[in-house]
Amino acid sequence: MSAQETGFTLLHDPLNNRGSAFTLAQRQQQGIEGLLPQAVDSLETQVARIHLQLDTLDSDLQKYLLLSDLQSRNQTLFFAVIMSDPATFMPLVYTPTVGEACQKFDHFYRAPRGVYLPITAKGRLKELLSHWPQKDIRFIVVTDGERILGLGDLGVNGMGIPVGKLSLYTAVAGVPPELTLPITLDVGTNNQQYLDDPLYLGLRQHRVRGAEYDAFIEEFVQAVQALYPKSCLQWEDFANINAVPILERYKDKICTYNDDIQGTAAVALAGIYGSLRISGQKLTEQRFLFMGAGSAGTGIAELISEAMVLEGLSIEEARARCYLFDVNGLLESTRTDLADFQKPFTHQHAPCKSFVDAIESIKPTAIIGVSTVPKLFNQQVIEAMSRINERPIIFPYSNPTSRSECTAEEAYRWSNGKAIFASGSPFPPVDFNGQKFVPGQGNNVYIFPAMGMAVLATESTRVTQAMFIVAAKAVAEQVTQASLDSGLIYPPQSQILDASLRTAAKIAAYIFDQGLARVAKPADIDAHIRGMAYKPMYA
Ligand SMILES: NC(=O)C1=CN([C@@H]2O[C@H](COP(=O)(O)OP(=O)(O)OC[C@H]3O[C@@H](n4cnc5c(N)ncnc54)[C@H](OP(=O)(O)O)[C@@H]3O)[C@@H](O)[C@H]2O)C=CC1
Ligand SMILES: CC(=O)C(=O)O
Ligand SMILES: [Mg+2]
Repeated sequence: MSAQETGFTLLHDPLNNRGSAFTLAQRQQQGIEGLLPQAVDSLETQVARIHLQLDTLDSDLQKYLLLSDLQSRNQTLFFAVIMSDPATFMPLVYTPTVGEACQKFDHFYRAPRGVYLPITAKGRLKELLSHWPQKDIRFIVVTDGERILGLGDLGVNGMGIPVGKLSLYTAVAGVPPELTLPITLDVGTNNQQYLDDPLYLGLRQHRVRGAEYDAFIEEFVQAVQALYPKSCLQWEDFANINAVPILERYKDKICTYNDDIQGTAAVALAGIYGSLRISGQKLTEQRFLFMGAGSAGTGIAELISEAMVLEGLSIEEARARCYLFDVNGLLESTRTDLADFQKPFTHQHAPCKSFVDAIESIKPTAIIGVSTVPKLFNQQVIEAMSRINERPIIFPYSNPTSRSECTAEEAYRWSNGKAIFASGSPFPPVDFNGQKFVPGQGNNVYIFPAMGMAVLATESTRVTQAMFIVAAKAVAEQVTQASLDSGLIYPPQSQILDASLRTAAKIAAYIFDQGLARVAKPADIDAHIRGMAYKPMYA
């Protein structure tokens, strides 16, 4: 507690506020005696009170708002609540609820959190950024709000995503919250509903594109580098027309990554490794067909290809096992509408507009949905996959739940229990034919917090593709046989903190071995990471 922070302001400082847990001595010392009811609570009692309050609420959005208010009031208590039961609270602070919260962000706006950088402030971004009170920032999650989950252009309403992701850096991998900073770049929105809504909080203009946008991004990167030289910059939920070139431009210059491209790729690869433990097959024997050919689809296809190269294929042979299908059909060499980043996965094949026909022709072992469109993995699709494969891999990865390409129940029912299933947003267990199936959440939440902790512990200069393969393997090898037997191909969410710390230690070891660290290698990396991990307690 800083010396200046006495009295009333302390009760409104979320990093240092303890609310009813201030002891009598602290209350007297800080000049807040009389400003609180007499009882002195333990953190456990405070957590129990929040659980009770949440139980009285009917909707997940209301619960999200209660937790968001708590985060603005008392961060220690907020994280103690989330970390008390991650499997329950992750769907509230993250997908699916964060999607609805973003859609209605302007209507439910309460307290400011993070930094908003409007393009109208170009030339002054460093000044605006310097208004953030913390000076040692290690992780920034930044969005421009154009592709928020599968919900499209939400403009500044997308701020819920950087806030939610950074909460999970802390809750899921122990990155101290004061080292994190959520940022929204406001370059306008093309969402007419928001532009027409008097409550919309962002710039009331259409999106800026082209050279002016690129210059804005460049100024932003420079400002971040100048103010926070040890920070890692995570790009989140940009439209692919910007996401792909931004990553290309900065990945070899600064410590940065794109979670939708690389984090998603790693969690998919982890899921594939887990699936192969069930099917007993090799990675190089797989053929992948993606529904969706954007940031996530091409990112996953590329990382899977790079992982196949480690198992002996050439990169061309590996990419030839990854087929992509988008709104105009299969990506094949007669198509003239494709972007450069899609071309490595554009193969010789007859034009094909039907996904089921593509399955019959390509005979994929796995289908991965990253299309933003619900229900595309219909009964015909799942039945075709189940005819071709003994254990078809079915990953509807689009978020939130309302955008999932199919539900867990549909996948198990239509495949007659054969599907190896994981989805971007969570589904409850499914009872089918007397068997209980536990669907995994194939979400980059298994990767980005661990990546963050590894970068923090090593002060890595870069985030490389190879680090994501290390992360994928680390996640997959933690899955127990008992989990696999129930169909679960990821570590259980109840143990996600422990799983992330293990994954972080593996990534950190790799960073040290590659000479990318800016700190000396500790004797025991695992203990070093666990020692650094944030624990929700009053100091
Ligand atoms: N589970 C996880 O951890 C993650 C999940 N995701 C999810 O993946 C989804 C896609 O994200 P991202 O790749 O960044 O988005 P993009 O917009 O870059 O890609 C979407 C792709 O889907 C295609 N598409 C749209 N409609 C259809 C359709 N009816 N049939 C077939 N293809 C279609 C688009 O084609 P076209 O461009 O021609 O319109 C495009 O290729 C989102 O819902 C997101 O939430 C993303 C990251 C992580
Ligand atoms: C999970 C995630 O990053 C997305 O859906 O965009
Ligand atoms: Mg995302």
